[in-house]
Parts: sequence; C-alpha cells; structure tokens
Amino acid sequence: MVPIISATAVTQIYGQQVILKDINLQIAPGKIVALIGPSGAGKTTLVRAIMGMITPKAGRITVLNQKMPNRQVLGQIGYMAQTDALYETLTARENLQFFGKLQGLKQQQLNQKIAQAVAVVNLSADLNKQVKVFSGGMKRRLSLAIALVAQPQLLILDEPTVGIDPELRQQIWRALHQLAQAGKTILLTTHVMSDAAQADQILMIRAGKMIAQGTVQALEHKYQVTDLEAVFLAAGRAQDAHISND
Ligand SMILES: Nc1ncnc2c1ncn2[C@@H]1O[C@H](COP(=O)(O)OP(=O)(O)OP(=O)(O)O)[C@@H](O)[C@H]1O
Repeated sequence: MVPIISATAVTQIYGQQVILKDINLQIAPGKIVALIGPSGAGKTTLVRAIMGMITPKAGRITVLNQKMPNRQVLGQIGYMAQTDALYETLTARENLQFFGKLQGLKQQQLNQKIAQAVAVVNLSADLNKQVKVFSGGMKRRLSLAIALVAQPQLLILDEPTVGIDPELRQQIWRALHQLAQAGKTILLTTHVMSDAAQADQILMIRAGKMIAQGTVQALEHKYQVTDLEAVFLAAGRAQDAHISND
C-alpha cells in the first residue's frame, strides 16, 4: 500500500529553535488522522511542511507519491488554514466560486459542487450573504466548505472545529467519516481530545517531537489508560524521563 502522506526524519529549525525534530509518519488512503498537541508544539509547522509551503531543514516528505514541495500536488489538496482567508466583501457563494475555480472546477460544475459543500457545513441558507456579516463559526464553516468544494483526494484541515458548536461539530464529523469511506484521506489538527478520539489514527506531537502514534485503542492499551488525555500525559512524562536520562 502506497501511503498518501509520508514523512521521514523531518526536522525544522527557526533561528536557534528546533521546531520539529526527526518526525516520521505514514498516512494510508481513506484514513482520518488527527495531529494533536499543545499550542506551539509544531502542528501547523508540520502541516505547512507536508503541504510544501515550507521546505524543512532536513528530511523527506512525499504526498500522493510526489516529493514535496510540488506545486501540482499542492493543487490537489483541499486545505483549510488556521486563519480564515476569505474575501469579506464578497458573498459566501462568490468566495466558493473564486476558490473553486482556483482548484480547477469548471463553471458548469460549480453550482452543484458548491451546493454539496455548503450542505455539509450547514451554510446553504447563507450563500448569498456577504462574509463580513458572518460569525466566527460561520467563517470557519465556509473555510471548510472551500476545502471540500473540489472534492480533492486529500484534505488537510488546521483546527477545523474551532468556534463550531457541538451539534454542528458532530455533523462535520459525520461528513468527514463519509468522505473517508469514499476513499478520501483527511489530516486534521486539533487541541480537543474528544475530537481527536474520532479519528482512525492519532499523531501526538509535543515540543516538536512525535511522542505517540497509533489508533486510540492501541494507545490506550499501550499506556494502560482509558482516554486520550491520559495517553498524552503519560507519553509526555515518558518523553521528559527520556530527556532527563540523555
Ligand atoms: N515562521 C516562523 N518563524 C519563527 N518561528 C516560528 C515560525 N512559525 C512557527 N514558529 C514557532 O514554531 C513553534 C511551533 O509553532 P506552530 O504554529 O507549528 O505550533 P502549533 O502546534 O500549530 O500551535 P497552535 O496550536 O497554537 O497553532 C512556535 O514556537 C512558533 O512560535
């Protein structure tokens, strides 16, 4: 099986600060993978390296079997950034049309694909409103719809559920599971353990290092605990013990 994303010995340094250290991971097609870790752990930096938006100081990343950075592959990824990049004076529909065309959608496909994407995030009734009147959560949902609109093979979502209420969060998770069942691969970052628990595979990152990875069940079994938060704490303690032994 060829992984959709593969990272080998990825290290990133800014100035004197090591942000990512020797990161290794493989993500299989059709999986939902949650990258979880505290603020400043290096999640966004890793996502940006996977996308090819930055070139790491060392290591190798392939996406869809191509070495990154690669502009063509970048065009095949549905990306939702942590900060919404929306045109505030345009309507939601105009934003979706603009970004859909950028992702290669033809005029005649646009209306149908836009309707499908906004249905997932419950924005069908708001398509003709200017984005400047949207709440923070609505903007997050529109950003997610933009990532979905071209129905790409790979979705990379940086904090997709921030500012989204629990009911809609469940709806979005159902949609993500459906996309995965249809063969799409989804990598998302989150701070929220209950969100991460819904993923097929967990990647735990702390101070730039991968401290644990696997399914929720495998990780809970490994650390002999009953939830992901306890896994994170135990893996963090193991990391600290390892550092103090070095
Ligand atoms: N371009 C940059 N130049 C210098 N330092 C950077 C740069 N980008 C990120 N950093 C630093 O790298 C570290 C990791 O940042 P990153 O945004 O990857 O963390 P994160 O895990 O995504 O955090 P959060 O959950 O708060 O978004 C932080 O200390 C941050 O200040």
